[in-house]
Amino acid sequence: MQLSSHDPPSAVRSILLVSVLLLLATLVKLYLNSRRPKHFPPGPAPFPIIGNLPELPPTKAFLKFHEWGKQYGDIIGLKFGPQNVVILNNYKHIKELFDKRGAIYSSRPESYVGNQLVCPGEIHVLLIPYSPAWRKLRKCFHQLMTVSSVDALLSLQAAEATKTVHDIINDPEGYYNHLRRFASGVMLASTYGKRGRRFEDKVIQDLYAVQHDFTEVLAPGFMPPADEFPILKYIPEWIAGWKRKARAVGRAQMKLYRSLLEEGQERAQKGELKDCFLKTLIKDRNEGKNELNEAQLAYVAGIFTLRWRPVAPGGVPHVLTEDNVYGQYMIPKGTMLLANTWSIHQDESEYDNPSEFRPERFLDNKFGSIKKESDGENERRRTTYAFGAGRRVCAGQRLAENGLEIAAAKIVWAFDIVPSAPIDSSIESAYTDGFVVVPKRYAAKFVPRAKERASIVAKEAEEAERFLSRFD
Ligand code: HEM
Repeated sequence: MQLSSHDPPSAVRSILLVSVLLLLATLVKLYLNSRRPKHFPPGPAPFPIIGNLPELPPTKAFLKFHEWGKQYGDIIGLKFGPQNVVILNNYKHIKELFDKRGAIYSSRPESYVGNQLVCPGEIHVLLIPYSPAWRKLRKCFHQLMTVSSVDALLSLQAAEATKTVHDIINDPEGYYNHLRRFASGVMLASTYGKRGRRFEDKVIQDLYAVQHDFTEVLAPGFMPPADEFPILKYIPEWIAGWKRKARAVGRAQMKLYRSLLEEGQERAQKGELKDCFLKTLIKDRNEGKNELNEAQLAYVAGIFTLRWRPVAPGGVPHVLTEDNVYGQYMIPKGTMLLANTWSIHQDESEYDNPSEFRPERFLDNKFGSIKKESDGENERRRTTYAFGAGRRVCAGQRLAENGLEIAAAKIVWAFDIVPSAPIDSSIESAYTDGFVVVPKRYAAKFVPRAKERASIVAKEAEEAERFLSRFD
């Protein structure tokens, strides 16, 4: 056959043909990978290639998982593109999988955004897969946060809580920021031996800014799905603004933690650093007890502040490292599992009227559940799943619980908290979006319960100030 002058030369035709075949092969592979595996837990039918991704809301996906739970049961199988995902909406599954089979249910997703762009170099204990690097970081947390070293912070937490109550008495309108300062104040003093006196202080503002950006870029759906569709990783950075944003967030965070670390190191050299986690970290490193590099050291110290936040209702993903049979289901290696704390804590078969705020339910039953505390099924049950479970369970749980208890006790003792307008308490509208969900400012008045209580607080605040001045 004669080639016309318009026909492309054969080399070009071959390249075109190969490209078309490659594209087809990729599409077929993506299509096959987006199908549900055999014996996978029940769930909505996935779309070809993209799976269930289009059905996910841009924020608060845990609410959608809760809704699906009513339709499909308390273990749901989903497809995020080629990624297998299992949602656990009942504590029994968490107990069986995360707690009892922790050796294989404790990894994390590879997370291109988290582990390559924001925190490269295996520095973030929360994000990195189950590995020797994770073990090293986790061991360091355990060495630092023994029961006795955490409980030694009770007086600091009490002093900061008293200061917070006193600040609210003097400036009731500013209650929201006084409460937010409390957490940062405790963490700055206990970690860096440094004072965080006012919410407006630069260091507290910087901490809130980096935490906000960090949780934003890690919230599911905020960034393009580069783990599910790796081709996105190859888009050059000058075109992909999302990559530049993620790197900038990581740089800002590291800059802040490094500056706090360097400032602490300087004070340590001059012998002026008060007892704090950083002092222990530096001492342990000098004595060869921890092998963290400088970046890891800055980050470990930083995490003490980073994680001081209310509940992550959607959970933090765990990844399964080998195929596993669970009851009638087969969960393939590489599956990402989410302990959906929201559903676990809203389970009507476990709690009487779960949506009601009724602390009394915990008075004679530490689980607050309908079942008796001594019920055989409660064995190895956790009192809360807000801190996750298994080998990746929150390393700061005791510290966080101590602080919450002290602050709540002092606030409830000092104030009647009364609505100044109807209070919206709906999870959809009254709480922030993102991977960490906190209440927005609400219409409440903090009214001192009695004059005498206000004067007791004023007196205690003087003592608290004397105690806290060591961190000035
Ligand atoms: C109310 C406050 C807090 C809540 C609700 C919370 C919640 C969580 C959750 C849900 C996880 C993931 C658990 C899992 O994967 O199963 C986690 C991990 C972690 N938390 Fe917290 N946390 C809080 C405070 C803290 C504090 C104060 C610290 C440090 C002082 C801390 C340090 C960590 C660390 C290091 C991890 C990573 C564990 C790992 O992946 O090995 N957290 N936290």
